[in-house]
Amino acid sequence: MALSGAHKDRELRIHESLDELSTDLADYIAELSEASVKERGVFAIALSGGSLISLMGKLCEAPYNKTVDWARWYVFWADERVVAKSHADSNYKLARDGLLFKVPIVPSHVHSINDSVSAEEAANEYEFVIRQVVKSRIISVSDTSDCPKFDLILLGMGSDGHVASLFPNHSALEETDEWVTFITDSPKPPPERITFTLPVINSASNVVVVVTGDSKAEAVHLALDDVGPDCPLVPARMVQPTTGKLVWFFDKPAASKLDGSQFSK
Ligand SMILES: O=C(O)[C@H](O)[C@@H](O)[C@H](O)[C@H](O)COP(=O)(O)O
Repeated sequence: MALSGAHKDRELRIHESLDELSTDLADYIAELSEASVKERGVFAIALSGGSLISLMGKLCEAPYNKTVDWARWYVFWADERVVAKSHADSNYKLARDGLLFKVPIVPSHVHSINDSVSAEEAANEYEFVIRQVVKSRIISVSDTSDCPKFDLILLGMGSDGHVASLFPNHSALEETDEWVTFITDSPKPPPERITFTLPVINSASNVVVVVTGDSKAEAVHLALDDVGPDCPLVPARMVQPTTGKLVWFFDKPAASKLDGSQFSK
């Protein structure tokens, strides 16, 4: 790792290359999985779309393909595009083809959205599914709210600072009653999406944000540095787990505009 720094309640890991980042990310997810299976007997993980899935690719290779307790994984999506599961835009398809099909995850443990209803219905149904899984204790409950406490929520970030399908200045950012909400006007296509709300993201035991490429550098700066009230408030800045741990994984270009003073060699 090039640099790493812990600041307030978050850890920032900056990597020399995408290869190094992928290895560290696979190691970290495998560690969290092991700890959660030891403590709770299961690992409830929520994925996002985008480049994240290919950056998780090393989990399908040795040693992780054999050492991770895949049978104990329960898989959800922090956000999903409301398209058919066979559609190239589907986050489910992306994860299925890039990860889930390549490891022995139990198919009934994979909870994706209903793709044959409206975005609003898909969000409501998905929240209902998550409520049932919480009832069965496969997902824990937050100590500080009634929200689900996922063992790990994995996020990417767009160059506008969006995370999951929570976009800048969108009313979905203010949703506090629902666990899962929907949007029909996503600035990043496709327009119809469902997304975990901020209270759910911030109730997780662990949140990981994976960001690569220099097109994200400004948003990284806005999300993490002490920029002051005149700068735009990017959604990624609102990712602040209440009691959970937050770790950001970067390559060097994505971290190039970060205030260097928070790092140590
Ligand atoms: O479904 C989606 O669009 C994602 O969940 C979204 O939040 C993604 O993670 C970011 O846009 C980053 O995507 P990239 O890593 O591909 O830039």
